[in-house]
This record gives sequence, structure tokens and C-alpha cells, in this order.
Amino acid sequence: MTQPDTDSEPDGTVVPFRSPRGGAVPHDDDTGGTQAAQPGTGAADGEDEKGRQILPAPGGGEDRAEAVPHDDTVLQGVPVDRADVTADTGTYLARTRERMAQAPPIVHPVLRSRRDAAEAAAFVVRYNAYLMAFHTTRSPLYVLRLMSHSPRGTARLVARWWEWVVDAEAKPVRAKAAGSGDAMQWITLSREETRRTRPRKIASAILAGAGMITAFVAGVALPGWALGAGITLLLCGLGALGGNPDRPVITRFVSEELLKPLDSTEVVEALQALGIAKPKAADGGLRFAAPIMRDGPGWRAEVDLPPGVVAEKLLDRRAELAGAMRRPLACVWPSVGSEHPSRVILWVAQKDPRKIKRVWPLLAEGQVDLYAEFPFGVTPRGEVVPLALIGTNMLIGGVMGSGKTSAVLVIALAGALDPTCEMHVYELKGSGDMESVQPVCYRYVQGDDDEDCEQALTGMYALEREMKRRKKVIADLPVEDVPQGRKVTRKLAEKYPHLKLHPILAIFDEVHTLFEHTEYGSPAAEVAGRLIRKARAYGIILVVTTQKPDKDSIPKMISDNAILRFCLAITGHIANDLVLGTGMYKRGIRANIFEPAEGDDPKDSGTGWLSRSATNARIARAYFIGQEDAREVGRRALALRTAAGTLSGEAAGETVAEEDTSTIVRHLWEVWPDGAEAVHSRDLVAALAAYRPDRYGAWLEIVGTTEADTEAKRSAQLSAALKPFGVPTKQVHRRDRGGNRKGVTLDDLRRATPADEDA
Ligand SMILES: Nc1ncnc2c1ncn2[C@@H]1O[C@H](COP(=O)(O)OP(=O)(O)OP(=O)(O)O)[C@@H](O)[C@H]1O
Repeated sequence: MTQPDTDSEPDGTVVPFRSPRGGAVPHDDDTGGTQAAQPGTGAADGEDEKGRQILPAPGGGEDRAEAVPHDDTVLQGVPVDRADVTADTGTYLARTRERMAQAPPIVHPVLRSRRDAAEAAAFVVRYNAYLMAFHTTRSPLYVLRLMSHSPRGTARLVARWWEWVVDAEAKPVRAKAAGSGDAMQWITLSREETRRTRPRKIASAILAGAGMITAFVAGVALPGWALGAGITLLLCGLGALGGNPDRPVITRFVSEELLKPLDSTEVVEALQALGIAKPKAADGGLRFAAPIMRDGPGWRAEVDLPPGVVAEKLLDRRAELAGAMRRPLACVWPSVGSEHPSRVILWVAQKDPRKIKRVWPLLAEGQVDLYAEFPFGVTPRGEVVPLALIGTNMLIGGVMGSGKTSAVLVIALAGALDPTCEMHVYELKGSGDMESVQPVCYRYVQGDDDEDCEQALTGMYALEREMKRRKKVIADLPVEDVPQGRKVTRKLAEKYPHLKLHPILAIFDEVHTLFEHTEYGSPAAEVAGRLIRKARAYGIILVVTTQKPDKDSIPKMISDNAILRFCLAITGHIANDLVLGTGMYKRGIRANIFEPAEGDDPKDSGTGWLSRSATNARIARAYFIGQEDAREVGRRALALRTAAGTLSGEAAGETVAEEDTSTIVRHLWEVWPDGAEAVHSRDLVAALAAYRPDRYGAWLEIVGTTEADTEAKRSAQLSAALKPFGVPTKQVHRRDRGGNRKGVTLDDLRRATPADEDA
């Protein structure tokens, strides 16, 4: 398909034609654009035939009646699209600039990157070697096929020779002369025929004789192999003359999906099939912004969709697009271009990425430094996607079979391979997919029962306590040790090993199991919210995964404060934005373009949008590490830690202390003044903070603009914490404590206390 030449002049010539009443209409032959409404075109008054508006002639208004008379006189319109107004794009400079902007690069893109050039060269060599081997193995078949055509070749050769010997070309002329009764002409033609054919007949006889003698001598004198080769050659030669175009001798190598380069016809036809390009136009109303070119291990097309069609439309229909192109889903990657909303960047892989085995570079050897990057996955183009976790936290979301577990396993194994990293793993699916890292974990919990959720909650409390410990020790350090602010850095961790500031990787797989728990869900959401906001500064990396990205399964605090986000296949824009952040769906960062695994077909499993922000989002497929390989890595990690002496917690055979999971209701009973029917929130907050500073001490740090505001804010914290347990705060009167104030009544507290708990 050729592209429209945007630089050329309009094709048509503008000719004067009659006004509705027969008057000639003047035209502006520079632009070709000044045309008046023709009779029968249906164009409205004040519009040309293309619907462009025509203004009344200068001096319009009152004078319009004169300028556009209702008789045969000429229409004096001035086009809205005036040549002088659009002159900017018409000048040589403007046109040349536009041309230059679209000019192909001087150095072919493949040659710009050493990696691309090497890959292209290797590919060409591989391809030609393959072709050679392919045809060489089939050459005996080709010879047989050729020989099978030899009878037809012989017949063709004999027929042609005979026609030449008898001068068959001249036969109709001689027959005509014989029919016309012109004796002189006939005699002349006969003589001529004899003169031409006699030497041919003699030559043929000699050749036939020589041929027979040669055949006889060869048959007698030549060895069998030479005779055989000669006959084969002769038959092949005759076979070549008897070729049939419908039965080619050479097997053509055709691969629909593998090597078919992307071309504009394919793009246009696919978009037409989807109803996005115009059905009848040869170019589908599309415009190719740049020539289709090789881009890494695939091709890249930049297409402007027809006016009014936005590129986002195509994102939602990736599977249909791949179907229309007859290419595997994993090969077709549309994205929205940055120039304007109708620009599509279509990247098509040359080979199905799922069939390219990508091995995690750390599978067989190597260690990880969690303060630096480690390989997490690959882009559809095959580029390695690194991940740096220190100073961040991560939210991974996706439907069942989207590949969350395998993605988080890469992270867990990376953590395991850093001997300094303390691993806390809560695998709340209970499938055992993370067992490979258990031997190196400080704390490992697997299962989705109540006690597993309880342990996950206590784990969160323990992390919060550790965070506070680190915060305190860092706050006590001299300022020159923390020039970049009071946070954990590698330098700090190495300088003060006794302070134990090593990285902690805490993974909560399928965390919705915990957040949805009737008893532990609410306190877990609270503590997780605090951890996700603050822990990263202290070297504690929180990674949570969920297969239920909805507001009940991911607390707002987490979806709002997650830094790294990996959104695998999901359904709908709400889930998309919960995992990736508000507004991402609108910006075209859409994870509903991925398909989760179906049966044995992994489809897009493991593939998702990895983002830090809207401008830093890319599609990545996490490395897939099979369970056997993962166990091998786990064994290596154990050996590394044993050698480094960094095994701790359960991995070192210690019993990790059980945390207190008692609820705020229990704590209220502990601090409740004997005999009081009601207690003010202000007093309860102070009592709770004194009783359990690790849990409630933070409330006293809340400060408002006035004393009353401070009190109100702290009381609000208490109300929020009691709400999940059904304990309301309301106006209560205590004469001895300042009269009317917000507080809790003993009755309400009793009602919220489980029957088996002794008040
Ligand atoms: N990166 C990947 N590359 C190739 N295949 C993958 C990848 N990740 C996952 N798969 C395939 O998809 C299947 C489902 O993956 P996984 O169990 O990780 O999904 P999940 O989202 O955790 O599912 P569920 O929520 O049901 O536990 C795996 O069995 C595997 O075959």
C-alpha cells in the first residue's frame, strides 16, 4: 500500500460551474478549495459541496442580498478555509519541515544499536543456514519431481522442433495463398518454404543420427554410474521443459506466523475487519506516520487512525486484533502514541515470546544485593526488566491464573539470594508455591485458616515494632551519618551492624484472605496502612499480592500508597486503577488487555503493567521459575546464608515469639475505670496509649490547631478503631471529668465483647 503523499498538490482541477440558477461560479485555483454548493448536492446555504462554510462576500450583512442575488448572477462566497490563512503549511519551508519530520533516519535503526545489529546479522545467518539445510535434505525429492515432468518436457521439445523444421509459422500464409488462387504467389512461397526447411531437415537428421550413435556408444562404453548420471541429467533437463506452475518442484517455505513481516496491507485489513478503519477505502482512512520498520525482535508500525477514532479503542480489542492479523496474542502489542490520541504504536513480535525460553539469570548462579537491582522479567521485546525494591513497597494484583504467585516467587527468591535480607513470608493461599524459600525465612506461614490469618496479623505488628525500633535508633544517630534524611541506607547498615538495619522483605501473598477476615481484617488493614506509608524508609519492603483487586480486599491506604505496582490480567477499569493507581486506565495503562492462563495455555500469564507512575509504566513478563528450579535456588540461598552466618528466626531453629493479637475491645476492658458507666474518648485514648504504647502511642502524636481540635482528632481515631467492633462513640456525661464529651458507654462495650471473653 502506498501512503498518501501529503506533500503533493490536490489531484483535481477546479473548473467553473454554474450556480443553482446557472451562473458561473468563480474559483480560487490556488487552493482548489473554493467551490460553491452544486444543485442537488444537498449542501446547505453558506456551505460548499464538502460542507465547508462559505462566508458572504466582503461588505456582507445588509449587502448580502446584493452579493448573493436570487438570480443568475455569480455567487460571491469567500471560503472559510482561506489560502492565506493556511499559508503556513503551504510554504516551501513549512512543507519541507513537515517532510523532514517524517524523513526516514539516515542510519537504519537496526544499525544504531550494537545489540540490534548483532541480532539482525545473527538472524540473517541463521535463516540462510536453515534454508540451505531445508532444501538440501529435500534435493532427492526435487530430482524425482523434476524427472517426473520429463515426458511432458520431451513432448514439448519434439513439438517445438517439428514446428521449426516444417516452418509451421508460415503455414497459414501459404494456405491463404493457395486459397486465393494466386499461382505465382503460391509458387514463390513454396520455393521459399523448401529453401528454409531443407537445411533444417538435414540438420535434424544429422543431429538425430549423432544422438543415436552417442547414446549407443555411451551405453556400451560408459560405466553404470556415469550413464545413470547422464540419463538423470537428461531427464532433469527435459523435466525443466515440462514444468507445471501449479506443481512447483521446490517446496516453498511458508510460515504464517513466524517470519511473515508486518506490512501495511495486513494492518489496514485487520483494522478494517475490526471496523476501526474505513471498510471501502484502500488505505482504510489510516495514515502511516512512519515506514513500518524492524524494532528489536519484531516490527513497529505507527498508525494514525481515522479522524475521531481514538487509539484506546484498539487497546481493549487486542485479542480481536491479533485474531484479525492471524498472529498469536502474545505477538501483538498495540499502545497509544504520544503525539495525539489517535496515534497507535503497533509492535508485532516476529516470534511468539512464549516459545522463547527465558531463563532467570540468577537461576543457576549469582547473588542478589537488595540495595541494587535484580532481574525481574522481560518486556515483550525481550529486554530485561530490572527491579529495585529497597526504599519501596509493591502491590501485585491480578485475577486467578494471571501469574501473581510466579511473579512474587521471583521476588522471594531474589530476597533469598541476598544473604543479608531477613525474609518474612505469609503465603495465605496455602498452596505451597513458596515452600522453596521456607528454609531461609525468619518467619514462614502457609495457609488460609484463621490461625494463619492471626499469624499474618501478628507478623504485621512485629514489623511495625521493628519499624519503630529502627526509627528510634536512626533518630539517635548523628546528622552526618544520615545526610540524605533519617532513613536506612546500605552505608548505614554496614557502618552500624549492631543496629541491625539489614533489609527486611515481607511478602503477604493473597493478602485479601487476611483483609477479609471478620476478626483480623480490620486491624490488619490499619497496621498494613501504616506499614505501607512508613516502613520503606527503614529498610522494610512490603510486598502484597491479591487476586481480588476491589475496595474490600485492598484497603485504600494500600492502593493509595503503594509505590511499585504490577498489575496482571484483571477485568474492568476499577480493578485496574485500584492496582495501578487512579487515572491509569484513562491514560491507556490497561491490564485488561492481558489474558490469564486457561488450562495448559499460559496465554499472558505472568505478563502485566509494571509501574512506578503513569510515565514510568511498562509491560513486563515476570520470569517463570518452575517449582523444581525454585527449590534448587532455595538450597543455594540456604548455603549462602549458612556461609555468611545470617540465618535467623525460624530458619535458625529459633521460635519466633507469638505476638499478642488481642483486640482494642480487650484493651478497653483492661483500662476501664472500675464502676464507670461511661468514659470520655479523651481519657480512653490517653489510657490506651499508656497501656499499649506500641499500638496506641501514635495517637498521642496527633496534634490539631487548637486543644479542642487535638482532642477531636484523637477521639476520631478511637471511633475509627472501635467501629469494626460495633462500639459507637457518643456524647456521654461525667460530672467528675468535665461534663458532656464524646465517649464510650459500658453497655456498648459489653455488647461488643464476645461471650467467651470474660469482662
Ligand atoms: N511468567 C510466566 N510465564 C509463563 N507462564 C506462566 C508465568 N506465570 C505463570 N504462568 C503460568 O500460569 C499458571 C498460573 O500462574 P500462577 O499460579 O502464578 O497464577 P496466580 O495468579 O497465582 O493464580 P491463582 O490466583 O489461581 O493462584 C502457572 O501454572 C503457569 O503455568
